[in-house]
Amino acid sequence: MSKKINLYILLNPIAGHGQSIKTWSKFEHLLEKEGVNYSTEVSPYPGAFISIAKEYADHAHDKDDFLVVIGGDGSLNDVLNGIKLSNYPETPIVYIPAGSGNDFARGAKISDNLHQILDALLDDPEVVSMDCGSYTGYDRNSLLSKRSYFVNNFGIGFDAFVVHASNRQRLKNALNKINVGSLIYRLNVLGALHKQDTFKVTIKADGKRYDYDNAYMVTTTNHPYFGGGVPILPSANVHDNKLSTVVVQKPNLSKFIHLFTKILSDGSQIEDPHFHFVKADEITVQTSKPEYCQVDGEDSAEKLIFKVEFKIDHFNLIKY
Ligand SMILES: Nc1ncnc2c1ncn2[C@@H]1O[C@H](COP(=O)(O)OP(=O)(O)OP(=O)(O)O)[C@@H](O)[C@H]1O
Repeated sequence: MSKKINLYILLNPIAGHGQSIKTWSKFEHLLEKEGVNYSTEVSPYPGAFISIAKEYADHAHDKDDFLVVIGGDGSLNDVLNGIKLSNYPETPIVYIPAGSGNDFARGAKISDNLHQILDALLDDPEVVSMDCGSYTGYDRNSLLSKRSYFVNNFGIGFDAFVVHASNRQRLKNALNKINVGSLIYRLNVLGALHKQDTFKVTIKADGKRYDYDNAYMVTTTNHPYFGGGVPILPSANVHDNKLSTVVVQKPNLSKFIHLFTKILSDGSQIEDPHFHFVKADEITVQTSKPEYCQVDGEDSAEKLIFKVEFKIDHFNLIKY
């Protein structure tokens, strides 16, 4: 006879263009079959998981109670930020990846096998500490003044431009319904390659200062991936207690295409003279002119000039 567990399930119905709902109906079927106690909260609006997760984690829970998130990177980000605001920021998360990009699951090697997840919960699951990034910053409009957290990356420049354009696409939701949402993303990559300007950036880490002109993309990352599986920095690792900031400079067009081909193919960009990175537990990034930023796939609605202080942080995840 399995032990008694209680699951508090947070479902983002729009994650993965509805993939999350399919995942949930399969998981619900398994829970019913095993007679597991559960309750479900469907996210009513963007960002709702922040207050919902905070409220859950404001109270101590039994070790057989589990907070389960079904969704993509944005859903996990919202839950992490809610838990970090709560009285019990060490509350562990059970994460079932069901988004479109699932970069955190890819970077942290988290399986989406529902049988495996339930078996682990019914056994005595191990809690593992995972790296995440924390950031606070100064910008004209104080949008970054409150310390917040990311599981994947905080990008300024090209990746943020693509995310901004894709999230704002008026047709996006309609197109997602007929499964061409990823086409929009690719078209926006091409558009951003052309439209993204360059800027100056200063990076400070481990007592050293690095100044770059012509920066095109400045991404502080917790693991190798961004943009739904693009390995921007293959050596980044969710267990090394470090964050990495990558700076890609824009050379002339042919060198630039060559550099992007390397990023998309074999990871050899790290030897390119226009690709730079620092790895540290605290990193400051300062930019010279207004640019978009993206945090775990959600963009700043407006362009900002940044001075952002990043610090490595951690959260608890149930291992399965
Ligand atoms: N009811 C809702 N309606 C619209 N958006 C919502 C709702 N609930 C949550 N959201 C927002 O949906 C956004 C996207 O969710 P999520 O990132 O989980 O899915 P995804 O974009 O498909 O996956 P990935 O980020 O892995 O590509 C989140 O930022 C979240 O705040």
